[in-house]
Amino acid sequence: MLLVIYIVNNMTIAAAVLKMPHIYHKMGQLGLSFLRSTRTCPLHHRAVMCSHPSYKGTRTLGPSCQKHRCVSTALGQHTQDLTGPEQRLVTKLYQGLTGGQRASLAESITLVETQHPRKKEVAQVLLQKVLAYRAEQERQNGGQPVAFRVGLSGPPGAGKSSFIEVVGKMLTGRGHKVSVLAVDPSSCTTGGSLMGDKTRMTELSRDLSAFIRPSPTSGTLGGVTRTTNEAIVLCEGAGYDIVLVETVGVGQSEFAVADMVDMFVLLIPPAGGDELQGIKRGIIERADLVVVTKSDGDLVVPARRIQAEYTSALKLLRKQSKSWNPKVMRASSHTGEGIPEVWSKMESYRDAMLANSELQGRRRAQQKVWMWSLIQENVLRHFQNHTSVRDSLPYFEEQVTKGVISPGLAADLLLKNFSSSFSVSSSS
Ligand SMILES: Nc1nc2c(ncn2[C@@H]2O[C@H](COP(=O)(O)OP(=O)(O)OP(=O)(O)O)[C@@H](O)[C@H]2O)c(=O)[nH]1
Repeated sequence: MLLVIYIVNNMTIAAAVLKMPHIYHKMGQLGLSFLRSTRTCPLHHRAVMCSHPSYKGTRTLGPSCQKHRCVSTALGQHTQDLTGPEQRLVTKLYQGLTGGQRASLAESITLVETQHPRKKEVAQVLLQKVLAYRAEQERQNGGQPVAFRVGLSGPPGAGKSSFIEVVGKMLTGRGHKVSVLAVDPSSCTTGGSLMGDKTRMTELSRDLSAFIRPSPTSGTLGGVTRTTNEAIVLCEGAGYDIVLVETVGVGQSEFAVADMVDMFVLLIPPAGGDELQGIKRGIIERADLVVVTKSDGDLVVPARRIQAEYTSALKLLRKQSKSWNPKVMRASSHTGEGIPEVWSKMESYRDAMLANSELQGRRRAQQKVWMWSLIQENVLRHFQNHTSVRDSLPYFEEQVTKGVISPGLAADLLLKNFSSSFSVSSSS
């Protein structure tokens, strides 16, 4: 259902694309199968129904809205496209997942992580069903989200896993179901792990009310964030009311995580100078809460100092929300001191953001970011693999590194080759 909304909300783009049959055809090849399946809309017998003049600018969904019907029809067709065994797999996973079975949740996440084009389509059908199920739950919940998504980031060794373990145990003890998803940027490039190959959160991983999923060990950051977004939906469908998304403060993964959660928490160790140099100013701006970790024993004094420094620094930053001023707190996962207070601050944040619908607004904006990251990932992959580009890429890269041609000119030429291949195929 939500995907329907993303697509319909971005009808200007969809319409622009669908108006051009050759681009549309290429997008079908890109694996954007939800677009491909709109081609046989029984109402209009073609994909361009979204550009119908009477629907221009229409944003409301309902039985009289043709765009809605067409997209729904497309999704229905998508389901019908599955073979018998594929449909049985989707049904089995959906029933197991919504019944709260961890094995079904794990298998469903594996399915959305797949690189296999056909399995990807099967995964999208499952995801649609889970989205519809979750939308119904939200409707029954008075239109409010059924789960709270929290992103946690911090430099390596900041104490993230110890913190999540203690907070997670406290929450399951209070009757919550907690899932922990990881986005590890190093897994994308090296297949290794910045978050440590050691077994993390040993106690929480034995807790039947918790579900821990490490980062996929391959793929691009874009791919990993897409599957994490989808894994969040699956976890929520499986009844996990608290979803923690952990990442390490390296590269762009923190920003990606900040774009997929309701609240973004930065964990900072009580270290000074160089150790804190790696923390990007940009990410501090995104933090709704900063927690100074390891505030125990000899580390209490430096932890207090860091708390004071960050409190002053945050005052200088641009305000992100009308209803919330970011806070800086101290906690120790070893002694447990400050942990309940940190959680209660997180709850205050959620309540404040829900009260004036800011949280729902943030989620809506994130859907658009998610859609665009999907488009970027697919289009870039298609560009790189296209025959008109693939063969000449090494040559252009070499010329650019040698300084023979400028990066701008190389990009222009490659893009020109790429787009001229569309005109050739459309005119033929
Ligand atoms: N004194 C003290 N040490 C802590 C605390 N929390 C974590 N540590 C220690 O800090 C080190 C790193 O903790 P982790 O929880 O593994 O940190 P992390 O950020 O998950 O680290 P990576 O997995 O490498 O990203 C370990 O040696 C912990 O024992 C705490 O509250 N107090």
